[in-house]
Amino acid sequence: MTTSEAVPRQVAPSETAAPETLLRARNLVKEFTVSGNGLLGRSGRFRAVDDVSLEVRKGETLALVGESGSGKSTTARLIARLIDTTSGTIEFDGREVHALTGKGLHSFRSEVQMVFQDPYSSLNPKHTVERIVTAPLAYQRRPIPGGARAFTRALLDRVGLDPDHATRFPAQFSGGQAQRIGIARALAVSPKLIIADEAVSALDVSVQAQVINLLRRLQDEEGFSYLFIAHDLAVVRQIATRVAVMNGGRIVETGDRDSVFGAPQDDYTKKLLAAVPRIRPEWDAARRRNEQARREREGTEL
Ligand SMILES: Nc1ncnc2c1ncn2[C@@H]1O[C@H](COP(=O)(O)OP(=O)(O)OP(=O)(O)O)[C@@H](O)[C@H]1O
Repeated sequence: MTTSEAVPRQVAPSETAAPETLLRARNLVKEFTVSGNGLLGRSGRFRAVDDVSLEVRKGETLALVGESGSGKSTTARLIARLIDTTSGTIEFDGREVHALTGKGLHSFRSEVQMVFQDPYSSLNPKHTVERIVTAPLAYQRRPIPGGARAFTRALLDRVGLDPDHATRFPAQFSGGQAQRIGIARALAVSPKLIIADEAVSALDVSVQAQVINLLRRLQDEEGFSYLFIAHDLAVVRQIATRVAVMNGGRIVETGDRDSVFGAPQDDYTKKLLAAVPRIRPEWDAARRRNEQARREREGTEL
């Protein structure tokens, strides 16, 4: 018997282990103070995110679904540290995100990128595409590999846009093309997680399918993870690895895509799956009102 026969075969961790966790949020709570004119017409604390725990694994797409106002965007904004938690913890690639400050927070910001619903309001209309897509590197004070023009051309090519359009402005692009610019900007710093907050919701169905294909291809190439927020379950079905369902600030069900769609356990999930075609227009209207209110409250460009 040779030595190699005597020793049991070593199984590489990647052959057996479940995918590693990239992000783990535990018991997240976010309360907002609302004025007398605000929600419910009275002052007080409003709990938009209520004890949310979730995990995003390396290389996967976790879809966060739920109707308008269920707390999806607030959860995303907590995870990206755009707003602070009321309580709870967020661990990202071995670091406690909620505790990051200074350089640590600065570097975290390049590892998590966001793509928003409305490409036109999330891209500065006065900046060229080149300035927009290199902005995350400028923010990080990182050199631009190969120079800004060559770097931009290569990125545009990767997202299916004409490299010669680096000097154009956002208004010169269609909605789908503008969203590709937002995706190129996110890619510029090679993030580990991209949070896509209703990133294809504003697009026509055929354009939506193209952008979803692009998102999937880029993930295959780069291996990053998505936290994919969407109210449209048909879209979620095309892209999700796992699904978390939110209702009233809480996660009511989490599971693999096929089990959540095929055999939902929670009553709310069942209703959500059954009701989609009927209530989608109402959701769209509610979502627009919600987004508008958030912008007015925060005076942001999001
Ligand atoms: N800054 C804020 N101040 C007060 N209330 C807020 C604030 N941001 C969000 N909310 C409220 O928190 C709740 C959850 O909002 P959120 O935007 O997270 O929901 P959502 O599921 O993402 O919905 P949508 O799809 O419409 O964006 C809503 O009732 C919203 O009005």
